[in-house]
Amino acid sequence: MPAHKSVSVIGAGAWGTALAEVAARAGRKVTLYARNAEHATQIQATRVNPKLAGVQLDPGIVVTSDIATAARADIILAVTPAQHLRAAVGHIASHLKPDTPVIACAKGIEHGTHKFMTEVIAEAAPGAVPAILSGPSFADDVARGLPTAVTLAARDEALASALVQALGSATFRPYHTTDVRGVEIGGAAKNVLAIAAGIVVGRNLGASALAALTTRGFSELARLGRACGARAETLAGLSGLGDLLLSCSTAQSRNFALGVALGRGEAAPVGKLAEGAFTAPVLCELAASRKVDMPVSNAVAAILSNRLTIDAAIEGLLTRPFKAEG
Ligand SMILES: NC(=O)C1=CN([C@@H]2O[C@H](COP(=O)(O)OP(=O)(O)OC[C@H]3O[C@@H](n4cnc5c(N)ncnc54)[C@H](OP(=O)(O)O)[C@@H]3O)[C@@H](O)[C@H]2O)C=CC1
Ligand SMILES: O=C(CO)COP(=O)(O)O
Repeated sequence: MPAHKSVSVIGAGAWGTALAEVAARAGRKVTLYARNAEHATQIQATRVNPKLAGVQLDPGIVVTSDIATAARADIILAVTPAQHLRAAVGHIASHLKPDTPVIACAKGIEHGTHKFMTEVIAEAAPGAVPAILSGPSFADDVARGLPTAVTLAARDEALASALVQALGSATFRPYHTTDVRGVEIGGAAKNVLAIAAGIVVGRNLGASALAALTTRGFSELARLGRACGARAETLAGLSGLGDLLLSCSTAQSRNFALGVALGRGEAAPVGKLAEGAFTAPVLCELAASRKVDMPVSNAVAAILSNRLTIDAAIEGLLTRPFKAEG
């Protein structure tokens, strides 16, 4: 396994900036790529990214808008919104060294193609080795050095383990696995379910309803996971159940906050990326194509596309036929 001395982060948003800090803390030489040259110059000079206010960048992190410079790293972290991943990875692909690990840190499924994040990387950068990092971790918590644990998956176990060694530290603990599909399904589905959880809270349906929604949400996440070949222990691990619990429990989650606003009949928060809103329709299409029942996710997709009112969606879920738990 080659030494992983340097890391480049593609996408200078909240999560990309937090992960640049993670890599710097782990002792890597870090480059943070911002596609906008003015933003790159500003962050490089001020050491603060307005997308992650209050966090002072590690002095060793170099911020650039030069893609060829960013590509000269031993590990690439791809940290754009899921629907932008193909363009971002395609942009860097021709500059990469052969077999460079490209770790997807976005949570979602591509519109139109129904492709998962590592599949998008494999197509956009055929010479790279795709991997995925996902789990319960808010950018702000991670950047502040609060303790966090996530899952990092690559098909080759030795590579997954080496990537964990390269990025892990006392406060950021990745666990490795080869169950790539399990990790990417958990991260994508939990955002949709977090919107539903937020709606429950915004509508004042009570703590019991929130626990029921979260549990039944996990049930459908796991059903889809199993249908796509994911392992049960991954679905019940950090990137599945762990992230679902986090995102369904606090308005620190942008997806949950969107749900709360919808539940209260208020406008969606402005300028906050809620991936679940983009993932909902494609998750439901994927589930339908696999004949997997996902009633909560279907309700979220229908509410977001104005096909169903919130009250009608709640009534529809509560009047489904009684059945065995599973
Ligand atoms: N924030 C969090 O706590 C966590 C987020 N994630 C996931 O990480 C992903 C990104 O989220 P987050 O960082 O919060 O989002 P932000 O909205 O904070 O930032 C997204 C960044 O991606 C950049 N970007 C978009 N397209 C491209 C491109 N083609 N090339 C390079 N850069 C691009 C944007 O650049 P520009 O400013 O120029 O538009 C922006 O800086 C999402 O999938 C999210 O679910 C995962 C775990 C935690
Ligand atoms: O993925 C996250 C936490 O694990 C971030 O959640 P939000 O995107 O909902 O803020």
